[in-house]
Amino acid sequence: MTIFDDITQRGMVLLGCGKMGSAMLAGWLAEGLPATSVHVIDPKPSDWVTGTGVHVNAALPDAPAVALIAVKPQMMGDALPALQGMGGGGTLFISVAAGVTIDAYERVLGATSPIIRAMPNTPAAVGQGITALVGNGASSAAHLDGAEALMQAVGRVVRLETEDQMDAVTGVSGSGPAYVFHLIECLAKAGEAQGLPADMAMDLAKATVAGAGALAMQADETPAQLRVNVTSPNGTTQAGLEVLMAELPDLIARTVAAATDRSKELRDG
Ligand SMILES: NC(=O)C1=CN([C@@H]2O[C@H](COP(=O)(O)OP(=O)(O)OC[C@H]3O[C@@H](n4cnc5c(N)ncnc54)[C@H](O)[C@@H]3O)[C@@H](O)[C@H]2O)C=CC1
Ligand SMILES: O=C(O)[C@@H]1CCC=N1
Repeated sequence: MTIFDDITQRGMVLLGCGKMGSAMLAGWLAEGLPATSVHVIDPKPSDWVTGTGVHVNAALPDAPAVALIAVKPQMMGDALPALQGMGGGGTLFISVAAGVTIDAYERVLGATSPIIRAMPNTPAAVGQGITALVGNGASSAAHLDGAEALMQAVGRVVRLETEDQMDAVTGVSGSGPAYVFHLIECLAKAGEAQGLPADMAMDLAKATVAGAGALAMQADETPAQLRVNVTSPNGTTQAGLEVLMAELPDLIARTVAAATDRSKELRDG
């Protein structure tokens, strides 16, 4: 039986359905998960969530196949007790919260409950996410395979060797879409500054980032070689890169370090 069959039969509880919960839910519904198998707990559900046909703040199944935790780390103390008492029937707990450790979940849900930490990102909404997974001692190979299948429905999955790696993953791919969106904003603004109409500059910026991302994923060459392929000797790209490469490596290193450090700070609290 697949994890989707199991969820269809026993249900899934989604604790918190804001931006990340909704991104995953949109991806799963698009993949054919029946809305009626999903039970959202959220004090402020969006109109979109309510309109999907999922159960919202209604009676919960006793032993859902999956209970997925997608509240902010700061809300965890208030929210998590709603899941206490679940799990006797083999519920798999999956949390996408930044910084909150497996140990913290085990203290509330019990160390014998299978608990998997996952770090997805919002491109899951269009099936283009990437998620890193790591499980607790009670997570069997089947539990990890189930979580992987669930997250693969909305993108790719990597498995971590240690939970410690989750902070750096959060700094790179969890937060990463925001860095790329900001790059798009900057590229569009720069195009405007060079005389392009705003709409056209934004269109060019979005298509360039999307196209370069697709090429980087599909090409046999490394991103470094793909960069060289654009760069004619003494041409326009070289002139641009001389400015960018003087600043960007250090800027990105500091950006990812700051996000990783913040993930460490969020631990248990
Ligand atoms: N937004 C992103 O790109 C990503 C977020 N995450 C993680 O996902 C989690 C949620 O983040 P977002 O969706 O961005 O935040 P959000 O603020 O959009 O969503 C959180 C939701 O939790 C609800 N909530 C608050 N108290 C609650 C309670 N007691 N019980 C149930 N629901 C409650 C809120 O009403 C809200 O809809 C965070 O832990 C974050 O670290 C992980 C990867 C990426
Ligand atoms: O900003 C945050 O804390 C969350 C975790 C990764 C992306 N958003």
